[in-house]
Amino acid sequence: MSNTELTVDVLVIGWGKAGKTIAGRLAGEGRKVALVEKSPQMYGGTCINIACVPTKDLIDSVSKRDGRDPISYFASAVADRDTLIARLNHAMLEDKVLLLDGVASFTGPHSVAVSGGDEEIAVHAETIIINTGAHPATLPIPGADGPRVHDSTTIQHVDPLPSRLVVVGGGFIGLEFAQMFARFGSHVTLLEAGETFAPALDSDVADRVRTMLDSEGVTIVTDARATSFHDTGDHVDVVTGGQTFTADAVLVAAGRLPATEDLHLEAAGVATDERGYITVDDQLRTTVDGVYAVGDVNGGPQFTYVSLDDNRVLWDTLHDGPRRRNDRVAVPTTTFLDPPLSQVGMTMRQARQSGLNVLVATKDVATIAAMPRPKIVGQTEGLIRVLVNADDHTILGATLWCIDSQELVNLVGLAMRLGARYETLRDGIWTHPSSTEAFNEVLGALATLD
Ligand SMILES: Cc1cc2nc3c(=O)[nH]c(=O)nc-3n(C[C@H](O)[C@H](O)[C@H](O)COP(=O)(O)OP(=O)(O)OC[C@H]3O[C@@H](n4cnc5c(N)ncnc54)[C@H](O)[C@@H]3O)c2cc1C
Ligand SMILES: NC(=O)c1ccc[n+]([C@@H]2O[C@H](COP(=O)([O-])OP(=O)(O)OC[C@H]3O[C@@H](n4cnc5c(N)ncnc54)[C@H](O)[C@@H]3O)[C@@H](O)[C@H]2O)c1
Repeated sequence: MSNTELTVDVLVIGWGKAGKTIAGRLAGEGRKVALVEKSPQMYGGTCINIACVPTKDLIDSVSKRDGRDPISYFASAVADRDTLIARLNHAMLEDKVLLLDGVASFTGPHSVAVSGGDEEIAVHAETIIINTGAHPATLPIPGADGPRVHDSTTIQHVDPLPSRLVVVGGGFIGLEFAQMFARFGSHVTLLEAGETFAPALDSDVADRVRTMLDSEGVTIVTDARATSFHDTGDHVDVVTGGQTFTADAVLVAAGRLPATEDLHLEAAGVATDERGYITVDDQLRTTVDGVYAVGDVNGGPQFTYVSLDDNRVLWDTLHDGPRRRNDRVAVPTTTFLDPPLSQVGMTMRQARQSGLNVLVATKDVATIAAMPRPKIVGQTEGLIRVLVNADDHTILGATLWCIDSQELVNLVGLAMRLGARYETLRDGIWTHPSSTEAFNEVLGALATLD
């Protein structure tokens, strides 16, 4: 093994969204920056290689299947996905940032060993930014390492398309993959350990989403915690407390855990919380001076756009700027079902519990005359709900389950952050035919929330 010493101003560990962005920015102001990534298949990070982008590409492909043979269509969709990702996955850092291939492990508070192949580089940096992301939680149950048990990465290349797929977990990943595989042609059973399906949603919305998925061939079973997998050599039996489900493949989508196992955080004195995430303050400072943690690994919401915002917060931390993590207001989410299901701020249940005087408007998408776009594109499923503070007319939250909701929710989030009165959306001049027009009509139907 050959050893090399390297001193830089800034070392970024992991090619995640926040890390690659701030690496480029810090290099741009003249700092000597190195970025270490442990896998050449992950240049550019999780989002573009194995997560947001490839999964939404597969979701887009399945929307165009149009009755074609499931197995060959799935295979061609996966090939298209691979072509797209191969085109995407080189971020333009090469000119500005020293890229190191290898696994990073702390050897002290400001020193990191980067090992790859026969080489080990000892890197010293006053500023170290940890951006190692998260990985799928494996279930501590018998058979979890069986050949037909997949995580969200390996299931994207399952071969052939499983005739019967069991999805374990009814969160973001479980829902998106369940509908996608049902549309590719699999019989899908989704097992959710909790008693309630999609508990973060208002129950009427959750019921409607469940009914839609059921009508597409996704059987949802709640109160069904997977306790073991038995591979028979021909198929796999998924056992819950009370039932057995037979499948050709299983997707485990039971959350994601921090990727800290290689880092030897104890050598630096970087503390983690009880769940294993790196402890950070409002400015993303860890327990060690000059060491910061950004993205999924710091225990914040696990979204690419939150990781991107961590880059902004950290930039301000390093430049005495004002941005803080806790200043975030109205951070929206979208589950990429068809139609997409987006949420920002309060649900109706939370609004009831808030003690505020609340107005609510809910309309089925199919009944919104001012919004012809769903009818034009042939997707009239869903509903729009907006909650308003009756006293000052500010917007408290929205559930948007409709075509284009991944865009609409950003507009509502912006209105909330600006403290806009709901009339701004109700009386806005919106292009036609667009989905935004729905606000003209839906917000004209506000009534007191009982
Ligand atoms: C299937 C799926 C779909 C998703 N869809 C969406 C979506 O639609 N929208 C959305 O906003 N979010 C989505 N997410 C979540 C999103 O992908 C993550 O929140 C985001 O990618 C996290 O980025 P990050 O900055 O934390 O780091 P990552 O992008 O995870 O990067 C971390 C990098 O660090 C490397 N690394 C780890 N340990 C070491 C080490 N010791 N040394 C060197 N390198 C190391 C890893 O190889 C990796 O490349 C999805 C996630 C999954 C799994
Ligand atoms: N569209 C998006 O923005 C998007 C898409 C995919 C993933 N993500 C991110 O990735 C994260 C991880 O997604 P996820 O779906 O794995 O996690 P999740 O936390 O969203 O959902 C996990 C679900 O699995 C259930 N579960 C856990 N153990 C189980 C068991 N043994 N049997 C049955 N059910 C079990 C949990 O009750 C929970 O409902 C998300 O929280 C999200 O932040 C975002």
